[in-house]
Amino acid sequence: MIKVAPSILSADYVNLQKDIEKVDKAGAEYLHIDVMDGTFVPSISYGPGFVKAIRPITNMTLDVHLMVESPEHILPMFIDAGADIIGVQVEATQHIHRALQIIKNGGVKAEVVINPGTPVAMIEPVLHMVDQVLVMTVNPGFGGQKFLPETVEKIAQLNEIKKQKGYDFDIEIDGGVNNKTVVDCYKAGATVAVAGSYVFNADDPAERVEELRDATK
Ligand SMILES: O=C(CO)[C@@H](O)[C@H](O)COP(=O)(O)O
Ligand SMILES: [Co+2]
Repeated sequence: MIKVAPSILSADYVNLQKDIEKVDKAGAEYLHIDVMDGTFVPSISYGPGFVKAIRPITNMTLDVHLMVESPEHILPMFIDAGADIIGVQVEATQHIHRALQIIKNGGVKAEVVINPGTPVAMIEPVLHMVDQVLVMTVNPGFGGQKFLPETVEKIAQLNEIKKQKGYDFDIEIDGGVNNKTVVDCYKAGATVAVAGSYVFNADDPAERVEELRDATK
């Protein structure tokens, strides 16, 4: 069964605490927080103060996805804010190894993220040091986009490397995930599913968390 990471990008910001409680009660393992800088991606979302405000209201794993140019400069702020996992996009830094080192040295789980147009080979040199790999299944920047099926092959490639080398990182998917698209990803080796609009644009977010689980039983 896949772990579920509701993305609060699609939550109701005016009633954010209530939305977080709904997915927390439904047993979602992670809470996915999308940080966007208006440069690496066109949108701007939230910063470390937002993560800090959420930290005391839930025990869910705070899974922070940085869509930020040169993230190494701001990593300490997110570590201090109480993130449990911090993901950096390999395309956003000339120093992916250093960025992952900073995260790990801060006592936080380190994640490397790849865009749909980025091959797995780009991240092979750092796979030994990560706790999680995020395979973007849409181009980053917005919620509610359509899942790109060509990304499933990369999940399978990563799973193969994981088995061959004896690594134990999680493989997370993000973008256009619903109870249909999650199935092939799970079969290819995905262990964590981020879902924003599918969970929060529904009358009952808790039911949607359950549906993602049921689809991968
Ligand atoms: O990182 C991103 C978007 O860049 C995501 O985490 C979105 O929040 C996913 O939204 P849905 O595609 O599930 O609606
Ligand atoms: Co994300």
